[in-house]
Amino acid sequence: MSKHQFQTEVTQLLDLMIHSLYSNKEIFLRELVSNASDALDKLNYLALTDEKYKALSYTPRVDIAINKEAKTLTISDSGIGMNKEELVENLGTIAKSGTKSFLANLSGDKKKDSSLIGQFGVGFYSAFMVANKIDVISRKAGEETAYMWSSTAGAEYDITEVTKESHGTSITLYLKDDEDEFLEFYRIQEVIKKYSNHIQFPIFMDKEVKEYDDEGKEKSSEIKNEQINKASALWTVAKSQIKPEEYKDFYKQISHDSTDPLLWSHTKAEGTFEYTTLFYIPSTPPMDLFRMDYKPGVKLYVKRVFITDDEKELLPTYLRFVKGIIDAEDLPLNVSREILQQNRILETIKKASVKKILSELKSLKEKDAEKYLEFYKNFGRVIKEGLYNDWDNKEALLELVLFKSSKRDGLVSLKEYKESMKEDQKSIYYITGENERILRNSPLIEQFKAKDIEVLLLDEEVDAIVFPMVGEYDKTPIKPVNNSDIDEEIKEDKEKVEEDEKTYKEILVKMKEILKDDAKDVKISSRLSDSPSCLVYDKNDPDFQMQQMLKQMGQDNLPTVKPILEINPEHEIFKKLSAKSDLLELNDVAFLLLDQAKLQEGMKIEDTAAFAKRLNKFIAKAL
Ligand SMILES: Nc1ncnc2c1ncn2[C@@H]1O[C@H](COP(=O)(O)OP(=O)(O)OP(=O)(O)O)[C@@H](O)[C@H]1O
Repeated sequence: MSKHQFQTEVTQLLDLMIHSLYSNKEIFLRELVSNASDALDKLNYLALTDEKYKALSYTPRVDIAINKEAKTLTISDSGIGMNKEELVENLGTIAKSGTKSFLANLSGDKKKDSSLIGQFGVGFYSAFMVANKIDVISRKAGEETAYMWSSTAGAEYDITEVTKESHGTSITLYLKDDEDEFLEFYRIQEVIKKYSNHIQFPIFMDKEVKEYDDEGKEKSSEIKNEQINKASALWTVAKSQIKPEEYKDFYKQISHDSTDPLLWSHTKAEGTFEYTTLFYIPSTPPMDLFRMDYKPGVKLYVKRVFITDDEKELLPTYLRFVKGIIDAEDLPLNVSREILQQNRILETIKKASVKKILSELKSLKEKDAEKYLEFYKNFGRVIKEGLYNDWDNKEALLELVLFKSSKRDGLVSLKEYKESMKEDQKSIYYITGENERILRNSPLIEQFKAKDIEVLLLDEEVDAIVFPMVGEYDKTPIKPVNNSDIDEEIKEDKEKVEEDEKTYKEILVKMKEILKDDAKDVKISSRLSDSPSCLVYDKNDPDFQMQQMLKQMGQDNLPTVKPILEINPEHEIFKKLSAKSDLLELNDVAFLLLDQAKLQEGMKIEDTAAFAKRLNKFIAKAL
């Protein structure tokens, strides 16, 4: 026997499990059966594709046994099994991404923490909610030695060499005193039917069948080994035959999420290629949604044989929250990873799947705005990533994005925006920035507000990088308000601007010279009403937000892009400046106007000491 230490995260999890107050403890059975089913899937695949395993003769099945005297429940499978190293690796450590953040979220309040279990899905370890000791006896297919892993959920576990007749895994739970319900055939059958009815493999269990005479006296009693699940892959069943509850339970089985999915879409395609897809949109975001090492949610099957659940290319990255299965009829069973990634059939399935998922989301948006908002709150940011890298589906994705608006509360879609555009409005306008408050008060949208033109407020990081690339929606250009062109679009009185340019020519030329190192140009603005100045960008230049994002993405050697300073000719400062006979203070005024415009955009000013000095000079003068 050898003793091993659990990884710290496992000890923390086990402690949580053993003291759990989670009300839905029955899910432990779903987790163990799902692991058994995965183990059978893996062996089935190897038996079909790998010479080493082709000679194995075995019946894929799961067996559940109850021992009322010993108070144990045993779940066995004839799957791939684990050797000693794998027992240590799989049941002594956690590789799952998001575990650290899950554990960091624990509050110490048992009740609250227990309810997090359902969201996180802790797999095998959930069995410690009902058992205070677990023995796992496993023999890896193709190997001779079997091992027993045994733990009472302390800091250590034991591994002992044992004998086991055939390959597979057998997990025995020593149930806690108050968990007797899991010693009842009908209770186990109920849980299995609920969560595991449609795993592909049969689950068997002994049932005591009694016969009674006419007077109700027990005549005979016999133990029958019965199959207690349907063992038909749910996606192969006709849609009309599947109840909503069955769809939901299947989702829970494959996703380890205990909340119901938001929606699902089940499709059988029979064109050039034959395949079935069953996709789910979760109602809560997975913990690893924003991690590079997220676990893909879609499993690939070929003619009902499981191939992989670790292929990120099955759907585009921005649909990484989608769970489900793809079952293809026309792929060879021994597809390698490289083949998978360039396979024409899979590419066709992927394309059609993306279209299907996006159209399901669009119809949810049209039919049930409230539910869609729930979806958007969780996954909107990820959907926006699609606009950056899925050019083919740009139109469909633009139907899904929602925005804050300068004119209304809540979120607005581009369709709604367009419907309420002013008659002579040429473009859809947006502003990007760090937060909603800065955007709502930005000088850049003053004239838009005055003219009652709606501006979309984009305050998420991805916006700055995504929206400049979008270009147009339904033939209407989409433009940032800090684009130097916009002035042309919203100014009403061209003559007035020309006049102002003449009036302020001297000031403009001088300011341009003063600010030559910091601003590309100094111009008269039509977009300001209250503020004296603002910053805009040439239409081909990246704006400040975009520059920030590019830097964050590792592009350090970007050339410095200078903004254009626009000034408000109606502002008192310019009226007073132009009335002056000398322009001695213009140097300070120019820098103050540039610096305050920077601050209002959420930018930093480089020389804060000079800024303060100038400001104080003017304050002292004004007092
Ligand atoms: N019955 C089994 N047969 C073979 N391997 C198993 C079995 N049960 C568990 N394992 C191995 O132990 C690993 C850990 O199982 P666990 O249930 O904790 O997580 P998981 O199944 O990988 O993740 P999740 O449950 O979140 O999908 C599995 O990935 C698998 O490799």
